[in-house]
Amino acid sequence: MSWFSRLEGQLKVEDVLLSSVAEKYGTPCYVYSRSGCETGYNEYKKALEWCPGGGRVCYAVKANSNLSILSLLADLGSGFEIVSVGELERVLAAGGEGQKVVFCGVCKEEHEIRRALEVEIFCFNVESEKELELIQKVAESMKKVAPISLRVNPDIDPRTHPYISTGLKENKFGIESKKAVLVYQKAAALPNVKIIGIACHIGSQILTMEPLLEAFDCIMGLVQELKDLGITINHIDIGGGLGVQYSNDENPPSPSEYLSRIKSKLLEKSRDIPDIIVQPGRSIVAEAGVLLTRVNFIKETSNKSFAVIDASMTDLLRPSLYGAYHKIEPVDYDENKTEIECDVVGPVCESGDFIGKKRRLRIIDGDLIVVYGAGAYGHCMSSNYNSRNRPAEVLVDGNKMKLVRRRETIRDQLQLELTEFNSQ
Ligand SMILES: Cc1ncc(COP(=O)(O)O)c(C=O)c1O
Ligand SMILES: N[C@@H](CCCC[NH3+])C(=O)O
Repeated sequence: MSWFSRLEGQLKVEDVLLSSVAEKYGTPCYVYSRSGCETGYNEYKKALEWCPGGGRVCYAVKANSNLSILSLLADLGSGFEIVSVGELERVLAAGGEGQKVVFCGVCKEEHEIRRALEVEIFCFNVESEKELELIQKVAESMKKVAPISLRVNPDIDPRTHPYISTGLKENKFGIESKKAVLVYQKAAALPNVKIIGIACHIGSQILTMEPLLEAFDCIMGLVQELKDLGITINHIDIGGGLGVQYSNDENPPSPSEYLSRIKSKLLEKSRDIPDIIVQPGRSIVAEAGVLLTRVNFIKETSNKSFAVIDASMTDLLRPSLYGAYHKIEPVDYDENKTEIECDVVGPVCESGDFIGKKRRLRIIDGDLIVVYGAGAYGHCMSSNYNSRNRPAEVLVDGNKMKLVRRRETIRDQLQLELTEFNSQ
């Protein structure tokens, strides 16, 4: 992660000291590197250059939906993968093109389908027959034709945390592979939908290529079956899911390693290759962001020590929700400080409110620390539990820093609520 480095022990993001970010914007605070996000996107773009259609990167908005992040990706030419009309409005507000949007998710509501058709999105990834019927109905009422792919569930174990596995038969996602051909035939007979592709996404934080390649084999088999039936597939959407290195023992494949295997598989089969779409989220932004937080104090008990910080599970949920590991370091490294072993915990009233367990850190009361790998599924999963304000977000570009979302205030929270008296 070349965008994070140390200058005489002091941690910088690009050319900005993290201590100066804390001084200017306070803590807790998410800090993102522009060059980190750009590198993440460009790796995919480059890895798809061999595609006859140029390939498409549709960044998964759910990973980090801050408008400035979406806007910088839109400027690079990125498409977007969305799962709600809210995400679509964010893409449009950030200057993204509706025509580069792929709409996924198990339940797209009528109003969402209507809006997506209005802005002429690139493709609906359909996850059930009922959804297909609804898309037909809405498109017909608008006298439009909806471009679609079916999202296939291949029943393959992605070997990740069970909560983020999406391609097993017990998961709610997609259409069973054995039923896919029948549903395609049904779609082919509908006047207001047009089949353009096929899609698959088997999970997130995937660390080995085998399940991804196995899923791809299943999809290629279906593409052939469909071809034999006269149904043409213009693109294969292979989803997202590539993992990142949260801890030293994780070694995810790079986008170029993964996509060169996809390329070989396609070329083995035929010369007539469909375009490839990828929908990465985490592998573009996770490593470009940190959560910057302050140690309020070290609490010693006869059993262990706790570093009680000003961030909590409401700011970064992943450790509490998945037992996820995120590397933690002091912002200013000082060898003269004694190393302590501690649980890094927040102030929320839950024993599950921790960011790290049994960490060895050279820290004292008042020190700043960073939590790495927080650019994806960080701020976007934050909440107001315990009436805590969501943290600020800052984007760094070279030696410049910019507030891209201000810290919430209690007034922000209260203004959405009505008391019995003033509600009339
Ligand atoms: C349909 C779909 N596409 C893309 C993604 C992005 O996944 P990741 O952030 O693991 O790349 C997800 C989330 O898992 C998803 O559900
Ligand atoms: N929220 C998850 C990823 C979800 C992927 C969405 N399909 C995480 O933090 O790892």
